[in-house]
Amino acid sequence: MDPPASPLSELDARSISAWFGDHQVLLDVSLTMPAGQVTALIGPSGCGKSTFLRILNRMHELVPSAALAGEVLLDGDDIYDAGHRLIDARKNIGMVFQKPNPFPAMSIYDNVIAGLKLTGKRAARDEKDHLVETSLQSAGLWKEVKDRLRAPGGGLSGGQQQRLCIARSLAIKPKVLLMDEPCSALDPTSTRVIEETMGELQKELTIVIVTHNMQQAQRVSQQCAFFLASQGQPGHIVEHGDTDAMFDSPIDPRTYDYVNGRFG
Ligand SMILES: Nc1ncnc2c1ncn2[C@@H]1O[C@H](COP(=O)(O)OP(=O)(O)OP(=O)(O)O)[C@@H](O)[C@H]1O
Repeated sequence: MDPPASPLSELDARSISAWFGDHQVLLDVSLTMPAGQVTALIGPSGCGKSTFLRILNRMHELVPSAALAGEVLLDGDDIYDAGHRLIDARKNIGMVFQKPNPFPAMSIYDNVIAGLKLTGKRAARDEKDHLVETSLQSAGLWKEVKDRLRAPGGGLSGGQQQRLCIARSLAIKPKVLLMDEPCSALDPTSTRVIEETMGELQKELTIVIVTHNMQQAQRVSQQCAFFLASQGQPGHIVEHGDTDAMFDSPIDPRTYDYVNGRFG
């Protein structure tokens, strides 16, 4: 595996508030997502976890009615600064979605390098071959597909498709990988493979995952943040910190109830 191009990166969200039209969905959310760690975002449906995640790589602004306040610092640099291009935020901060979304008719090989084409980067053939191999290895898929790289991505199983999407994100060499419920459409075996892959990936990059699965949050993350939007109020963080402490000895009784499955 190639060594990381740069030291691992920290993502720091400061005083994030977000709206869809008049509807405020996040209020003053601050969270540091440490370099080389997995941070899990947990909380009941509708409390703004996915919105927060989309703010972290400037996808929120694609929604016409969306607005936001606050800063997202990648290694101390605000990705929303006027001098920064949207494309740079997307390159540095990759995203994997709930439903695997490879280009189904495109080959496995071309799926992996699809992001390169989008960013306009040119690469020689052997450079692409190397990138495809290392990205698929990092995503834990290489052994399963190395003899059928020209087969369509849509022919893979759901779990393999999700790992293909991870490989596609990795090929752009992001510093941070955002994962929005990446295993919710997968069976337990595929879920376990993705979780193991995350453990390897965090040696190379910083990961933020939204999950509804408390066991998964405990298995994969070192940091955890509990979001809540109580009684029509905007979503906010009730408590965050070390994952073991959040599950074993949470400070707020609402965190205790949530991680023990008592509501939400
Ligand atoms: N594109 C949108 N337009 C308008 N409102 C939206 C949009 N996306 C999300 N919302 C609203 O923002 C709030 C937060 O939604 P969000 O999807 O971020 O929550 P979540 O915690 O990720 O929920 P879930 O766990 O169900 O995915 C909800 O009230 C939702 O209805």
